[in-house]
Amino acid sequence: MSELRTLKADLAVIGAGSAGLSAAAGAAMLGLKVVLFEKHEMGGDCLNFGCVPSKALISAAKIAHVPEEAVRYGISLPPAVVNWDAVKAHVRGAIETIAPIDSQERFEGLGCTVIREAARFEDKNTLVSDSVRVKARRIIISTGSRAIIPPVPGLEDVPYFTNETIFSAPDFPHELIILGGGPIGLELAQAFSRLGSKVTVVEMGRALPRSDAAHAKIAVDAVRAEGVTILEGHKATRISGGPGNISVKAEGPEGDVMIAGSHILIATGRQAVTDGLDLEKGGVDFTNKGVTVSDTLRSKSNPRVWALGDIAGHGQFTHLAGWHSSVFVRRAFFKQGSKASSLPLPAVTYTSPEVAQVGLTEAEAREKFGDAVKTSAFPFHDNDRAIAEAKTLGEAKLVIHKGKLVGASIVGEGAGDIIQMVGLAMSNGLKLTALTNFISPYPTRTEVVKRAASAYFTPSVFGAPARTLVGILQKIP
Ligand SMILES: Cc1cc2nc3c(=O)[nH]c(=O)nc-3n(C[C@H](O)[C@H](O)[C@H](O)COP(=O)(O)OP(=O)(O)OC[C@H]3O[C@@H](n4cnc5c(N)ncnc54)[C@H](O)[C@@H]3O)c2cc1C
Ligand SMILES: NC(=O)c1ccc[n+]([C@@H]2O[C@H](COP(=O)([O-])OP(=O)(O)OC[C@H]3O[C@@H](n4cnc5c(N)ncnc54)[C@H](O)[C@@H]3O)[C@@H](O)[C@H]2O)c1
Repeated sequence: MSELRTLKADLAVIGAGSAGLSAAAGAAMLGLKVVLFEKHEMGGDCLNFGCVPSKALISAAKIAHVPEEAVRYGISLPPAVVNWDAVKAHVRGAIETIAPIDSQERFEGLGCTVIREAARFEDKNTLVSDSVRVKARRIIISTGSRAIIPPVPGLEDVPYFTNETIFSAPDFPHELIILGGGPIGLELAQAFSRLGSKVTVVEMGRALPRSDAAHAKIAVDAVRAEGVTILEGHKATRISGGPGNISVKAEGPEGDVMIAGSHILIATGRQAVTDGLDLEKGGVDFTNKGVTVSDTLRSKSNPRVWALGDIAGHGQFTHLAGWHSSVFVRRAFFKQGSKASSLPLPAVTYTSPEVAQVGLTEAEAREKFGDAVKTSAFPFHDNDRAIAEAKTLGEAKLVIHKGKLVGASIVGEGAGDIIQMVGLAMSNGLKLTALTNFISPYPTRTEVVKRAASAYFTPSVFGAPARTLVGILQKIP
């Protein structure tokens, strides 16, 4: 160990994914000395094996689906011919276009020392890797998460994909079984189906379990209508077969079913990456959900240490990792009091239709506030733009407690974009009336938010007291 190069740093960051990179960039731009460790790819999961390749694949799949949609508009197109190698090249192209922003060169240019090795704790304020020892005033753990491989008998003996391998699959998976019906499972089920795969999803509970139940059902039924088999309430009990020939036995409400496919993708959730970090030596408490932190994202057992992104155990989203980095920079360097939970969290599943959420779902709000919760919804089938585009599936639903917005769920085309205005209103403490008190351009899909908010006030604006008042006011010349 004595031959290790020793560095001193204001901040040492373990993991150059969405969380670690944003925090490192913020600290370096403030003139602080930053050492950044990354043992695999710069950019982490989001860039290499997550958001970017999945959204690139979804975009290719949307194009492949155009001939089927075109019929509705009186246009007939020949069926799409999918070239898997070319689709993969498109996915790689998206990654390569974004990669320079996350690159070692860019971060060295910002003044960071980038060490492409695995880091581990030596003591409470020291990290070591193969070539360096870093004594740091503050340490960020941003090591992310990886796919959980469930203990289904036989799984270890068959070849399977995870998010790390599916986007570069050598052969197109013609019959794809997907274990898990969360966002990863559903997004990729629809994408591979549209590209020509026969897809079966095996989900032990309900698909999209964290989304508003009614909205999840709308999206799940839409994916089913495109030909994907989605078996909810089915638990895989045995997996067998070999390359190109996989069988899954699943226990469902009506007994066992057998599913056959050429390939299988595991999308049964994520586990925090804490292994190899020697967290005990750093005095950092953790569980299988990640590092044990308070709402300030500081380790409860070692206040020098912060945990940001997936490893903080508060959710797994790139925008959450970005927010965590912002909380860190504000608290650590500007002594401001932001907390991880200071702002409502949005979440979007990029199926067609998209399923979007910000703040509490109706069910979560009812659990928290009881029957005082009210909802106000507006369907896309009454939205003129949706009608003109023949894409009327879905609705916007506002969740309201004592006249205050506590959440919103939207399912439909463009839901992820539309929900942002509700997030803006909630994050800035705007009143519900703010969502009615602006001119919304016609015809836009986002009008559904204004209409849902207006619907909440309709009884008071057009009710009997208002009519009486207007009657009186009419007498004034
Ligand atoms: C298929 C898929 C699709 C997704 N789609 C979306 C989406 O559309 N929108 C969204 O918001 N989120 C999405 N996510 C989630 C998003 O990718 C993660 O929330 C995000 O990447 C978390 O960032 P992070 O920095 O916490 O971790 P990561 O991005 O996982 O980065 C952690 C980094 O730490 C490194 N590391 C680990 N241990 C060490 C060590 N000891 N030393 C050095 N380096 C180490 C790893 O190699 C990795 O590069 C998706 C995820 C998947 C899997
Ligand atoms: N659009 C997005 O923002 C996006 C997209 C993909 C992933 N992500 C993030 O990544 C996280 C992980 O996604 P995910 O879909 O892997 O996990 P998830 O935890 O959201 O869903 C996993 C699903 O697998 C099911 N499951 C678990 N074990 C099973 C078994 N043995 N047999 C059958 N079903 C089983 C669970 O019931 C659950 O519904 C998400 O929660 C999200 O935070 C975000």
